[in-house]
Amino acid sequence: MSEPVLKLENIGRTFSQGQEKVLVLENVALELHPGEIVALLGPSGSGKSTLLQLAGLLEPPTMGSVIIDGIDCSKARDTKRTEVRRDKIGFVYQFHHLLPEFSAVENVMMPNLISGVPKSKAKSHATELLTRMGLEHRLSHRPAKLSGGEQQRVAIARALANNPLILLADEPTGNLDEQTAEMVFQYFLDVTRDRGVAALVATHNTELASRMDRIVRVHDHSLVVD
Ligand SMILES: Nc1ncnc2c1ncn2[C@@H]1O[C@H](COP(=O)(O)OP(=O)(O)OP(=O)(O)O)[C@@H](O)[C@H]1O
Repeated sequence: MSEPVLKLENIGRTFSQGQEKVLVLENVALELHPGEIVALLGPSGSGKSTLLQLAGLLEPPTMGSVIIDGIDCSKARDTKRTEVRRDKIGFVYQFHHLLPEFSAVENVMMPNLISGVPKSKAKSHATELLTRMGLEHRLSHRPAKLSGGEQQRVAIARALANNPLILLADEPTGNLDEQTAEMVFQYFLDVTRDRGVAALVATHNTELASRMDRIVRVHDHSLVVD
């Protein structure tokens, strides 16, 4: 079997609340292989978002190791963690977080421009991604002129701009009505499968979860496999 693109080795996270320590995650182990799409389920407050933040190197675990594409990021310097995050990980959230003063294509170009890709190349790449998301007629629209489903599809295209190995998605369709959520989720599945990107998707929607390759659940601070 291929090497995992993401490996969580017994990671845990506690938060300090005044004098108290609040345990959220403990001994979480997970391997995500190239192209694998995994649903992350668990009740509200169980730690799904916290787990995605640890996996995405947005905060360090209080124990254990996060290994991305063979690199042990727990022991890496901040600059290395930032580089791994930029080059290997894409994020999609429940709310799109697009930059309001920029058009759809400019939003999707942004990660490439920050990485030093020439403007013309970034533009053609962003156009290709938005076209793949069914948005070729919305390239120059600003976020406020797009529907909720279109905004989320732009956010997915932006998350793919740097050709990540891993997509981390936190309730990517949680803010959409059922029909729009279905359409956006199908785009999400198709584009991640096309590109062989591995994805870990936190969701409360068991129907969407059942269409992913497998399901893991946060239970009692740890992960159980369905
Ligand atoms: N920075 C923080 N400081 C203190 N506690 C925190 C912090 N971040 C998260 N928590 C706590 O960690 C627990 C897990 O939160 P998290 O947002 O990861 O849950 P979740 O499963 O994503 O919930 P939901 O499905 O409602 O989004 C919660 O009890 C939350 O209050």
